[in-house]
Amino acid sequence: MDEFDVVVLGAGPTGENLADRAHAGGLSVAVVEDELVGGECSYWACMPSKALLRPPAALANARRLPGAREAAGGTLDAAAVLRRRDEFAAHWKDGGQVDWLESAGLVLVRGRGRLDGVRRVIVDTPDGGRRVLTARHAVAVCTGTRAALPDLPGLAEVRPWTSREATSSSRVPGRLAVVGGGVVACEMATAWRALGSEVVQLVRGSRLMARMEPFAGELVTQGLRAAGVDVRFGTSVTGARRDGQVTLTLDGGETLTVDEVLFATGRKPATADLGLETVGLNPGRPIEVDSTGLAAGVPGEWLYAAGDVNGRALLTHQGKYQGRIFGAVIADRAAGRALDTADWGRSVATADERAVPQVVFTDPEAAAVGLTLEEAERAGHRVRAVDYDLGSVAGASLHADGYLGRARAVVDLDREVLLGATFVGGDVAELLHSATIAVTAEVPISRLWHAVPAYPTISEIWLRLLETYRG
Ligand SMILES: Cc1cc2nc3c(=O)[nH]c(=O)nc-3n(C[C@H](O)[C@H](O)[C@H](O)COP(=O)(O)OP(=O)(O)OC[C@H]3O[C@@H](n4cnc5c(N)ncnc54)[C@H](O)[C@@H]3O)c2cc1C
Ligand SMILES: NC(=O)c1ccc[n+]([C@@H]2O[C@H](COP(=O)([O-])OP(=O)(O)OC[C@H]3O[C@@H](n4cnc5c(N)ncnc54)[C@H](O)[C@@H]3O)[C@@H](O)[C@H]2O)c1
Repeated sequence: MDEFDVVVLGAGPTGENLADRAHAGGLSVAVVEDELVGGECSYWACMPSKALLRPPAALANARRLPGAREAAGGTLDAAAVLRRRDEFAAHWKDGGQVDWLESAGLVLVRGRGRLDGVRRVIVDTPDGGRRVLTARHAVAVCTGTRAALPDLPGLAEVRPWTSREATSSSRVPGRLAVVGGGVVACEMATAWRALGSEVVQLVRGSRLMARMEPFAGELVTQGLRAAGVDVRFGTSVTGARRDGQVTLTLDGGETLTVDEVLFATGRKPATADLGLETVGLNPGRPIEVDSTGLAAGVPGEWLYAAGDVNGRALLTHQGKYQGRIFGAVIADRAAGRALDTADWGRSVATADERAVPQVVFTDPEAAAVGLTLEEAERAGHRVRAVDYDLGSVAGASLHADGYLGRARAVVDLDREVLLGATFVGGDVAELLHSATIAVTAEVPISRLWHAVPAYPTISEIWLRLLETYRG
């Protein structure tokens, strides 16, 4: 039997960070990984998807500038884009990350882990063997999510693309149907259209990216349509079959024939076969945690869950943030050190509730942090939304002819601080962290007034929003 202070299940970005912080706090840590060290993000999500999206974005930007446009008249070299993507996915080999993990003093245990009662983990190893690990202090579940597919007749036989195939395919399908209106669907419709596929996006609801401000989905719809994506709202798939090509049946009764279909219909937590029942939790459900990462309903302060698997915010940077905080909490509890659980304290992941940033790498990009107007009102805040046309800011109009964009700040009228901000437009991604700092630090509007944006940058949107607010 192997004994460690901490056993971490899953070596995605969350598990890596949590393990590192717990080890830095003086604990011995084993990390159990079933596939590749680095997780979904490194090989089938953030990195390869952004590598697919970046060259089309650079080309589209050049084409918006007379002078540059003439030099950027050719078509995208899809093969070169895919080769660069392969580099960013490290050719689906995890040697680099294994080296980091071991150099950080962590012990990698290859295999599929599952809980077996209190502080006990069973690992089915790749050679068909079995290892039993016990944890002196904590087990942290960081197993992430998997693509969720609807229960449709014929779907299994069709072998649809999920986010994995959409980020790793080395073939550009002639015709691609994308089912879903969320982030994966919008980004992958953008990427594969730019790589040369004819893309139809089938959206069950009436808008894209429904968790963001409504104008984000509207502008992204405009962008997708301008790029040639056939975006169809109010359309559900009712059946599918493959005979070489894929034929989808739609709820209106018509059919659609394509070469591949991507189902980007959300995620499910990777908890179905994790032995959760042995510790009194429900398999297949997200593991709910308190703000120090402890699993709700499990006595003894030993079971933690971090990252996608706890459902708090399905984003790499939030998983890493939780990993850093919960890893330190585990070390503090083990050493008997007091925790700091006040809002924004060292031991709690307060940003998960107040200031989650996200960038959607579509064209235009959509970047948001904190609460939307609707969320702020629903939470009972007295708020005002301040809107501004981003294209009319000098820096934006210089950035690209016909710059399409919009920004919104959600101001808490009682405290005169920002609760949220959204920017939609070309290259707004790098603008977001200024808003994240303003929301996190609760910088008063009166002080933001003194934060002078350099002229002529897109950041001047800050001044325009503040002027609009002050009238
Ligand atoms: C297409 C796509 C694009 C995305 N783009 C972005 C982006 O641009 N920015 C962003 O912030 N987020 C993005 N995300 C979300 C991001 O990928 C996740 O939030 C992130 O990967 C979560 O990290 P994690 O460590 O919690 O889980 P994961 O990355 O899923 O890692 C979990 C690890 O646990 C392992 N594991 C699971 N079960 C077991 C077990 N029983 N035993 C041993 N090991 C196990 C898995 O093999 C995996 O390595 C994207 C997601 C998708 C699908
Ligand atoms: N750039 C980024 O930050 C980035 C990129 C990709 C993914 N992510 C993260 O990954 C997570 C997963 O993204 P996602 O797009 O898979 O999920 P999502 O929950 O954002 O979107 C799922 C979409 O599928 C639709 N849907 C669900 N079931 C359906 C069905 N049966 N038929 C038709 N449509 C259906 C939903 O209405 C929604 O439009 C997100 O929460 C996001 O945070 C982030």
